[in-house]
Amino acid sequence: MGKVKLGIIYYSSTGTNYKLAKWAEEAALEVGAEVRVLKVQELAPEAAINSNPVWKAHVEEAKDVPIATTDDLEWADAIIFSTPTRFGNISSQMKQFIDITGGIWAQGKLTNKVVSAMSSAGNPHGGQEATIKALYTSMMHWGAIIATPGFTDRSIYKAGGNPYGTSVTVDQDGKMVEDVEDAVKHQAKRTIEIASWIKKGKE
Ligand SMILES: Cc1cc2nc3c(=O)[nH]c(=O)nc-3n(C[C@H](O)[C@H](O)[C@H](O)COP(=O)(O)O)c2cc1C
Repeated sequence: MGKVKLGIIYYSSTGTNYKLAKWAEEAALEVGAEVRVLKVQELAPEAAINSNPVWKAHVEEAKDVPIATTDDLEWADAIIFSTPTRFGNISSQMKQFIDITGGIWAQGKLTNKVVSAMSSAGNPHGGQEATIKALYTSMMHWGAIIATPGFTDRSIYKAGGNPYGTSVTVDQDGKMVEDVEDAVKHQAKRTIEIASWIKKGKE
């Protein structure tokens, strides 16, 4: 069996979900997956980005990260999505990416992709779980296989105990409140493990 191909597709304005994506990448490489970290297309006007120095700095930080395309979804055995909450829902940038998958969805190319999701919010109960579940709704329409962390590892409790997917609170200074690094890494490894079972079964 070849390596599991993992796409880590995220949106981030101020760097949190980018950091979650990078931790997931680290863990995935550790277990021998082939990994692509990809951002979705930014849709916000330049003026909005420039009005927030933290956002502007993050755009610069991630300038070399490739933009996700539907070819990346076709390539991947598994995909981990990461998006900040926007009023309890996924960011419009991530939604726009999902909305361009109609073509490959119609060709059945999203069937049996193993997917998992992460999120962040400004408040501990600010919509993380709802955001992850909103993303999973679209995944159900894809015919994807949703790999949730559940309570399968101690790291999930340390991270605040979100069984839907790792999520984190970001304080006023942009710092992560909970210690989620190990939970992200566990989620990434678990997603790859489940994808490897599916991949093996297809051979
Ligand atoms: C338009 C908008 C709506 C938001 N809605 C919420 C919300 O409902 N609850 C919450 O806790 N945080 C909310 N936030 C805060 C973001 O979720 C937070 O800035 C984000 O998780 C940080 O992730 P990032 O650094 O990857 O951009 C909102 C932010 C924006 C810009």
